[in-house]
Amino acid sequence: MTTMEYDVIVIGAGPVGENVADRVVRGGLSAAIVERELVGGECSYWACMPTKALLRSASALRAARHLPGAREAVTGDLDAAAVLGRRDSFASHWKDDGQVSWLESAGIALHRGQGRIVSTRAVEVTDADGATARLTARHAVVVATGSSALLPDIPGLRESAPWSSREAASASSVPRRLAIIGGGVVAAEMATAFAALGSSVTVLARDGLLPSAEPFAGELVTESLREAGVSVRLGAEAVAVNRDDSGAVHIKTAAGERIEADEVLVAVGRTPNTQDIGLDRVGLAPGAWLAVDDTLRVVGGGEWLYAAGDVNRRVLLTHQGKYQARAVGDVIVARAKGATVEDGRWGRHVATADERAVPQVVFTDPEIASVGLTAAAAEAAGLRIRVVDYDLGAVAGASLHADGYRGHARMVVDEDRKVIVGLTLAGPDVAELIHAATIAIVGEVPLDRLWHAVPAYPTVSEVWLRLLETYGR
Ligand SMILES: Cc1cc2nc3c(=O)[nH]c(=O)nc-3n(C[C@H](O)[C@H](O)[C@H](O)COP(=O)(O)OP(=O)(O)OC[C@H]3O[C@@H](n4cnc5c(N)ncnc54)[C@H](O)[C@@H]3O)c2cc1C
Ligand SMILES: NC(=O)c1ccc[n+]([C@@H]2O[C@H](COP(=O)([O-])OP(=O)(O)OC[C@H]3O[C@@H](n4cnc5c(N)ncnc54)[C@H](O)[C@@H]3O)[C@@H](O)[C@H]2O)c1
Repeated sequence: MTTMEYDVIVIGAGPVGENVADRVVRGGLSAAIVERELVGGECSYWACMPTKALLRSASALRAARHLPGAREAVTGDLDAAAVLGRRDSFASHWKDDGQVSWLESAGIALHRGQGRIVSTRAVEVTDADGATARLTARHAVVVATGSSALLPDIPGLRESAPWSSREAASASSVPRRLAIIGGGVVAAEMATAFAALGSSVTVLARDGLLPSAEPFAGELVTESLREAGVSVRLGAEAVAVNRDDSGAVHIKTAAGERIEADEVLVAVGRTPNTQDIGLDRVGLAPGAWLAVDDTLRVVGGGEWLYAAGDVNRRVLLTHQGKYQARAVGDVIVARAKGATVEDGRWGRHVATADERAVPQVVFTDPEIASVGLTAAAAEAAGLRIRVVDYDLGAVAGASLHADGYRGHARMVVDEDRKVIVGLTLAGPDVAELIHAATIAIVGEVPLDRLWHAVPAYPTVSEVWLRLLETYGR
């Protein structure tokens, strides 16, 4: 067995693992990364990038159809084959050569295979041929193994060869009928994408559509999906599934309805990739999410073990995982060099924004862009809040952006501190607007000062002024 020593070993070369390794190398330490599939992880090949590529062309087409002059120039429907082809290139044709070259240029050693912790600061890597290598870390091991789609225990589901988000994101053809179990982000985005690509889509949203967003978000997306011909069944629970000999899938709901489809996508959340990474060797439970302290050290794991990204369950989003990666990479370097650890609130070595300033864009029609707390979450956190609503379509810039612009904005204000703690925008092309709100929340900019941040006329950003005017001065 080969044995090698590095300062830091990272298990998992998704966006988070790559950034941890990059950060420690930039800090002057050596790093090895262990990957069992493709360097780049879920995000690059089966999640963020391919799904957004599936959605983007339909969004551009919708935008053109809402503008007289441009509308007349649209002479055909969405070209599904061209969309799938563009998606393929955004998934790098499921090859990781580009990312491997980047690792080389960044000075990060790559070990391909399944990584397992075998003892304190030691990781064994088993490659596809069964050969093993033993890696030891002088300073730290970082678990960045991500998450996988959760398959609920519905009778017959597993045997029916359901799609997970992976099969949806990498589909090589468009099913005539697609049923979706779940009502979260994946379900909402994939219903939007496949309906536009020509599938007849049914969504079984047991807990409603986008239930953790502001309620108007789910309502607007439901309305528009229905207008696009999608059957959105709120409260419907799948209780049995089977695939018949002809290949058709039959789903029975708790209310006794029967849905027939060609494929069924299951999108009911994620499970951590910790089943087979040797957690039992260091006294932790295999299969569990890895709880971490403020500097992303694994609770109960010894001072050498860290976890970042999806696997610690703080926030299951690429940008937030990469933010954690910067903190964890830097804190490992600081500890290795005996430098000061800045672990106070908003310090360099902690991921404070994970708590209350997480931005997210759901690329549905309309787009849902949010950051911070919803009104319900703020109330549950015990804050004394005021909710300010505004019709986004009434903003001059929005009416100019598209005829019949439909949208909504909600600002949640902490009345004791007079700062914004949450903002949600629903409307076409609102994705690029949300960063202003992230800055206001992270900077804890007082409302009094925000009056001096003047949005340009006539842009959709003028919603900021309208929200302040509605709040009052
Ligand atoms: C359909 C879908 C769409 C999404 N869209 C967005 C989006 O638009 N924006 C956004 O911010 N987030 C999005 N997400 C979430 C995003 O994909 C994840 O938050 C992100 O991929 C997490 O990165 P990670 O590095 O923690 O894990 P992953 O990307 O899952 O990477 C983990 C890596 O570790 C490897 N690995 C696991 N175990 C081992 C082991 N034992 N040994 C060696 N290697 C191992 C895996 O093969 C994988 O390459 C989406 C998720 C899904 C499912
Ligand atoms: N644009 C983006 O940022 C983006 C896009 C896709 C995914 N993601 C991330 O990926 C993660 C996974 O997405 P997801 O949609 O799988 O999870 P999710 O947590 O967003 O939604 C899962 C939904 O399934 C429902 N559910 C749970 N069990 C169920 C069951 N047995 N039957 C029916 N419904 C059930 C839940 O109530 C929930 O609404 C999310 O955390 C999200 O942050 C992000």
